[in-house]
Amino acid sequence: MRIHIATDHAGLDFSEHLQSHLTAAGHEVVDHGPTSYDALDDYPSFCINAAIAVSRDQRAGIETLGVVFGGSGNGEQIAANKVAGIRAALVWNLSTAVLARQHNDANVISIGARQHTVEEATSFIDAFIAEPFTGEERHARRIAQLAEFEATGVIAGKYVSAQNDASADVHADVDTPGLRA
Ligand SMILES: O=C[C@H](O)[C@H](O)[C@H](O)COP(=O)(O)O
Repeated sequence: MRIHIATDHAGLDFSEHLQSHLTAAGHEVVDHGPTSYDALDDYPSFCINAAIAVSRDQRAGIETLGVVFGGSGNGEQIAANKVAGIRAALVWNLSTAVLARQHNDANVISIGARQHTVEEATSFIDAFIAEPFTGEERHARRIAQLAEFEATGVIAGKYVSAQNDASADVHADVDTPGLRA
């Protein structure tokens, strides 16, 4: 599998370990940076580039996943989720790693490198990569709703506040119905 990875200064040591680990396991690793330590670097562009590559590869039918990590994993998850088609999950134990794939078909895992030992974080990523999406209808339905909202700003048959309509004034009355048939 092709694995796109990205981090910031907080995860650079773990990145070197992870790249060796995943390559030894037979994966094709694509590193989106950073390439050297800079305590003042910024995670958004690295993680967004990894997420764009995952989204592009998936659209091309290439088997791929993304791994982003920093001090907490929070900002890295937020950055990855800005990219269309990306479902990035913040994982903090084996259960959330497995559920991110089973229920959410997450295509990016985010990890807080400062929150875990190297062995723990590596085991979460291995579990995430190994786990398939169940494909169960209820999970597929919910994922489709997220994709629909991402593409259109609405979810057919569901109430979505007009505040979330990209064409609406952000100060619109929250009671304004956003339901569309
Ligand atoms: O959510 C963001 C990540 O955890 C960053 O890795 C973290 O904020 C970096 O913190 P600092 O700049 O204090 O090393």
